[in-house]
Amino acid sequence: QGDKVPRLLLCGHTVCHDCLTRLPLHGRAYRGCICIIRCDEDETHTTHTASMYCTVCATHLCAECSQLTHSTRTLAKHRRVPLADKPHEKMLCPQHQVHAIEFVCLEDGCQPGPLMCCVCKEYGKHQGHKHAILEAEANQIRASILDMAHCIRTFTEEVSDYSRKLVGIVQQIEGGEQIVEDSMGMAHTEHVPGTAESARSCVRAYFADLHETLCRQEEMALISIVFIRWDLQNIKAMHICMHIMFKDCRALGKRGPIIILIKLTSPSFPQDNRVHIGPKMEIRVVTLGLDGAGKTTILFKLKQDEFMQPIPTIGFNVETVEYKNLKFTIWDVGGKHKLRPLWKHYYLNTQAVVFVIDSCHRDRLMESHSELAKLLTEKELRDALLLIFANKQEVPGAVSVEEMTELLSLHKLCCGRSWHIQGCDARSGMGLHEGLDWLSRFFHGNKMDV
Ligand SMILES: Nc1nc2c(ncn2[C@@H]2O[C@H](COP(=O)(O)OP(=O)(O)OP(=O)(O)O)[C@@H](O)[C@H]2O)c(=O)[nH]1
Ligand SMILES: [Mg+2]
Repeated sequence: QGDKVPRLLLCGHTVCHDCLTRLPLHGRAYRGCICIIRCDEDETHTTHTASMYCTVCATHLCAECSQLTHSTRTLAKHRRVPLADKPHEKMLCPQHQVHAIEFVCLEDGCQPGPLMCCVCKEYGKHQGHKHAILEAEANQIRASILDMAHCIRTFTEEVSDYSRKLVGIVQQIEGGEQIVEDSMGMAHTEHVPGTAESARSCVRAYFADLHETLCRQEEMALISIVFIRWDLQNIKAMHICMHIMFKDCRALGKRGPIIILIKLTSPSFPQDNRVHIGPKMEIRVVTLGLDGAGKTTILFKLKQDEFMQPIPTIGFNVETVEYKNLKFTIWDVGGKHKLRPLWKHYYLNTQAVVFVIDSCHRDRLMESHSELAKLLTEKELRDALLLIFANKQEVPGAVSVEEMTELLSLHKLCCGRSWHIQGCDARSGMGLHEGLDWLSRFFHGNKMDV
């Protein structure tokens, strides 16, 4: 019962059902053992084992019966082959069971059942259809399968090649154990750091530094608020005293000197709503201009008084520069074409625009002109001073200040606003302080007018 039920095979072996289902169907063992074929002439006799096949009678014969049955003149002509060379039996047509399937129909509509015999082809459902010989079609399919197998093998080799390379790259990035030889020639494993690890430590160091700087700036900002409050309270107290004195002096008819004192001790509230106490006034400046004009070079030169080869600015740089009792906070914004739409975010409360032009690039003057013209229409920059630096003046053939004024029609373009053009060389610093002088003259003048 069940899987263990014994089965008797033709060869005489007894095998249980379970083992029988696990026997290989096409192995040597099967052919050599189970597939012993009896002679068709004498099936009862166990010694008659077929060794030949008559292709005409389609019978299996042992050597003895082959000799006996095919000894007549006609039968002796029958082709008999060893059993191993017996031709495959052809599949019979399910419609016409005496005919073998020999053709394959190539019509699209017949693809679900394309096999046919000669009757199907000539008179049956495939009559008049395009067709091919089954064997030829099978050979073609076999060849294409071999081709595909070859492609798959090549592809697999390529994939393993890539995967080997990837493993190498991953190891390079992530690092790992590597066998290295020491000075004595002894091999030992060593941990080699990957590029990701060093990149990570660079990022960590950078942000630690940034964090420290921000903390310092936060502390300074908090301290300065305390000072400002303290100053304001003192000034307020002084102011009240002055008013009391003023009342007393008025009674005595001496107003003039007291009014000056009150003005001097009054805090000024300029457009940026920042309190400017004491002699230092803070000015917000934005440096604009085409890429490569020299904005960052100017900023670094003013800040550190030394030439540093800059890299193109992607965001912005900001520095404070103290000059003649003025404290300029200078915002240097990248001038690349795709960054120019971001300029507008720096306009609010800007008191002066420094527009830098590369004097040795004549072919970009019109581009500078159009950017400057756009700036001058901005509402937020309506009251800002305009200082134009004609930079790189030391380069032979550079456009002079006069020629630039002419070429850019500056008198017309900047009509109605406070502007000044200054030739300069940001590398040596020539002309930069003259530009700041013009700004400071203006702001000092303004302060006196408060
Ligand atoms: N000969 C000469 N070269 C200068 C001068 N000023 C700047 N340069 C060079 O011009 C190039 C561009 O300078 P940057 O300061 O980066 O220009 P930028 O206006 O900040 O450019 P972006 O950041 O791209 O907007 C650099 O190679 C500078 O060394 C100058 O006065 N004379
Ligand atoms: Mg720059």
